[in-house]
Amino acid sequence: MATITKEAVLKALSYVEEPDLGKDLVTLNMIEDVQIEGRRVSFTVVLTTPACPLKQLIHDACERAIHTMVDKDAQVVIVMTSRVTTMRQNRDILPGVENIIAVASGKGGVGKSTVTANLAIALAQTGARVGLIDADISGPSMPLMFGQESARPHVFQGEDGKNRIQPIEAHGVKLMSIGFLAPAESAIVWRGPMASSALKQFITEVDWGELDYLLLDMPPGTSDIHLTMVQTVPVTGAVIVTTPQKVALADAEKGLQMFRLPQINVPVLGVIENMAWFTPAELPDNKYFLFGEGGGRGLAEKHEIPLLGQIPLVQSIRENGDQGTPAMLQKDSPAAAVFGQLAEEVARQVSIRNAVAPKTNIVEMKR
Ligand SMILES: Nc1ncnc2c1ncn2[C@@H]1O[C@H](COP(=O)(O)OP(=O)(O)OP(=O)(O)O)[C@@H](O)[C@H]1O
Repeated sequence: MATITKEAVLKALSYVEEPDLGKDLVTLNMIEDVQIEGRRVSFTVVLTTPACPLKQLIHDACERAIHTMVDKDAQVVIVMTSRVTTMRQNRDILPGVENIIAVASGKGGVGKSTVTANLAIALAQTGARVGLIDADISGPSMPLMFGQESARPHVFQGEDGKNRIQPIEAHGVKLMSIGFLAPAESAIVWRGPMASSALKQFITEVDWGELDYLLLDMPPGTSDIHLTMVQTVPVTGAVIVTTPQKVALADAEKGLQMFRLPQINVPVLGVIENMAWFTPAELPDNKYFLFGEGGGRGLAEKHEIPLLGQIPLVQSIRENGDQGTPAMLQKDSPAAAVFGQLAEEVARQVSIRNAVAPKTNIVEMKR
């Protein structure tokens, strides 16, 4: 029986392709720590995200490659791990943050905050380090959704003598909301410049530490706040939340086009269709298309971007949100499964974007 060599193992693995990135695992530097002891072959596959939906597929392809090209009787031990990819280079701001994802909608009330909260928790549950900035000055709902309405972030002095703000941590996510600065029932109206400067503080003065994904829950529509955000941070990509309803779709399209303006130029990672259909708890297999059918898919197809997920309208999603325990926390529920899949799809598109698209810079605007 021929001796198994490291070269033979790497050669076999160089035939295994990462389907999304279109290159083989060896070229992508995804194989580490190859060890051979007799007929036992072990190595580590470093995925681009812990939320990789192709984890099992890649694992099985590696095993097959060793059995067909190296030794059909080899004992193959594969450790699947991840190192989240990034395109960020000059890190004057948010130095420990790998990817920044803006969640936007055209119209208000389409469930953008609900989707963002569950997406953040779902990503964190895969093992990713996740932060969330609630930039929705029109109605900051994250304190309520995370059950943190009375929380007030702690301010401390950093090593440089400057004040730093400690984000609130809930359900595995680091959180900052404009709602923490003023109680929900107060009559403060966040005017543009005041809101912009508060949001800038969230980016420059909050002690975010190291994060794989920082989600930005944007206000609905297109506004100065959107400009502030893209001017302050290099956004990796945007996702657009819409319902299938015509009026929502028309506004979502405007939102999408805003990110594509040459002076903004943030890649749109895809569309999330919320309230895609209604499913009553007692008839879990029934779908009622209350707001029309296929609108999110149509929008995605028109703009040649992925449909990242379809979230049904389910009473428990609203109830869980109102109780401060988002649906994603209800293990084994159908809603949690849907948000889990959504997280995988968003993480996957971030990895693809990092592998193929040009860098996004902070937008410089002349005003
Ligand atoms: N898939 C869903 N199923 C059931 N209820 C939902 C779903 N998505 C959102 N909701 C409910 O719809 C209402 C609006 O949702 P949410 O506050 O997330 O919208 P939004 O787009 O962030 O609103 P705004 O832009 O005005 O802040 C909330 O009561 C929420 O619980």
